[in-house]
Amino acid sequence: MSDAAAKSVQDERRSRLIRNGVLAVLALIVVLFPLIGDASMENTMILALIFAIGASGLNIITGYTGYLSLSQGAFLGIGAYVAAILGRSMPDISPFVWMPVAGLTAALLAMLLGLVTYRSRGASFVIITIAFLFLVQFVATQWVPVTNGTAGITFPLPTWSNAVWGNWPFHLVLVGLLALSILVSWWVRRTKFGTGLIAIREDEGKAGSVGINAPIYKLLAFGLSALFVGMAGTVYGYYLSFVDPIGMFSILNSVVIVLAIILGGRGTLLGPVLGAFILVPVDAFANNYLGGGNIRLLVFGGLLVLLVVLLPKGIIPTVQLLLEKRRTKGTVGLTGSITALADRPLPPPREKLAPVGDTMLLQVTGLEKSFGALKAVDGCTFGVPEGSITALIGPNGSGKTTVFNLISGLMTPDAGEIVLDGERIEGLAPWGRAHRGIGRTFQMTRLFREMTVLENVVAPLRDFQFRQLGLGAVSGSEAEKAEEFLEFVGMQAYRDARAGSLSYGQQKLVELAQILVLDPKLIMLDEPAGGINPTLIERMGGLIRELNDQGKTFLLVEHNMPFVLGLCNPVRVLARGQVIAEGSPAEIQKDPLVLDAYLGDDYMLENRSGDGAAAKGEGR
Ligand SMILES: Nc1ncnc2c1ncn2[C@@H]1O[C@H](COP(=O)(O)OP(=O)(O)OP(=O)(O)O)[C@@H](O)[C@H]1O
Repeated sequence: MSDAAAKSVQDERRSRLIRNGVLAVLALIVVLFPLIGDASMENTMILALIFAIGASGLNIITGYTGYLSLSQGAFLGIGAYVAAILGRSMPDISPFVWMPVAGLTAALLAMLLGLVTYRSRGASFVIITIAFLFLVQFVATQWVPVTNGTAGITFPLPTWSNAVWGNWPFHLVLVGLLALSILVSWWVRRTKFGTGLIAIREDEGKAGSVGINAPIYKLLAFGLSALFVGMAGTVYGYYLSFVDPIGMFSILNSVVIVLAIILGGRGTLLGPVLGAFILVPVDAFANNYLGGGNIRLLVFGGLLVLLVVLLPKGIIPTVQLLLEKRRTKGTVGLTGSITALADRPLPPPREKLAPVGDTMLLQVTGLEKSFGALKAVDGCTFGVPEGSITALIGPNGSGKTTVFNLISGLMTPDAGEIVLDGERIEGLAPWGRAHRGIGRTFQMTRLFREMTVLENVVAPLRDFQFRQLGLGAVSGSEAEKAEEFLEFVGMQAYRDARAGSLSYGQQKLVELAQILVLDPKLIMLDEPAGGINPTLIERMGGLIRELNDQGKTFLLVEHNMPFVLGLCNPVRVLARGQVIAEGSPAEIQKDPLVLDAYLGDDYMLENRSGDGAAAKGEGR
């Protein structure tokens, strides 16, 4: 190990030791807090714990998965109401006993909300979550026989001696719940489930195309995010000794929880907890010393503006960034991917392009897709022979990427059939098509930018099983394959780099390695040679040829004609959403329809059924 590497390992160990030490001291302070004996501070601590549990749970859906929800306060209230309602009919049983029921009810309702919001994102998703909060409040107000309406429900008084135990039982149960919530959050981040959630946050469409079944992941994330806050709701209601619709379903509770996540750092393990421990005391201060009421709203509004301007990433990510800057000051980043690639010999160029077989791995028939009045794909029909490197070429705007989107499932065709290896797939979701053996790259690379290169390459899933969700993020056969394919494309040295920090060409190589992990039957590359330097273009061609020699079938869209003509056979030519010519590179180069589509004013295409068809025949 070099001196620099040894120092870096030592630095890493030291900072881990300091971090764990600080965490242990803080945990001890939190656990022993009631010893200070100040009732007001104790109350603030209990509220901080409740909101920290809410924020830590919400972090799973908002921080990891990227869905900003304002309904977390509703699940706190639901937890309190479940215990209050059950406690009313069974007053001899301690309300603490109802915690698991409250947690599960909140989780199930959260999953229901997840189902309803299945197709919404961004602003519409946020609005639905606010509507959900108001709906639950409405039900609590109107369902009088069960909830006692606006009069609310009183909890039984604690059975323990207040003089001896005070609020210790509330405090300790909440500390336990917070510890559990953090533990689950930590576990999620380390599993394939967590990697899937982050992939969804980064790019949901892309996540689907690499086999991640987003609806199931999101549903589970919704459930998990509400589980502990539902339990904390029971403690909250019991602690207040009373629940009513106004107090329990106040939108301010949800706002504080969301603010805690933003302040501490979205998607970090401890950021949301830290945020809650800062915000709740600020709220208490505004309430006690600034007059409460609307002043609190002013304080939170002002805080939100300050946060967005000064700390957009939140406290923990900002501190991490500063430490990282200090650690890497004066050092240079990794370079030399081209050198690493050049170390691998190119496969010998072929004498002639591979002959085309008769068996079609992919057959597209009569595909149509319109965007408003524009018919982007108009009765497109072509096949991709098994074992071939087939090119789909055509002028800008001729519909190539749309055809790719239709085949890979990112768009739904208006009409037409897509058959892969004998199976109709046009009705399948993108992950279903990835599981059937379609792997695709994108014209503008779409890696999960915040993940490392290795995490990116390990993320694809060839099938879906519940048990695989709990496996380590970088484990199993995918991890081995990922290392192997990174080596294959020459990007092994970058395995721990953040994908967003790579150059465009490097990202293209990583995206190729990423889809290879799917072990696809059909590899679809959208402009593999676009925007990269000549050396890399040559390497990319070499890699494709090598994979093709191993039996992989390719369909590629490309504008670089020498690249296409030297690599692909057959070639399909698209113009105005239709295949206007097909054949070997030699045939295509002589086809007047093709020449016209690229160079002319399309007059032959207009007259295709008449002179145009004749012209096509003559050109061969
Ligand atoms: N999501 C969309 N909404 C509206 N119009 C779209 C959409 N996607 C594509 N189009 C339109 O459909 C037509 C075909 O676009 P497409 O991107 O498929 O062409 P292309 O052949 O891949 O072009 P290029 O070679 O420039 O990438 C274009 O006119 C484009 O503007």
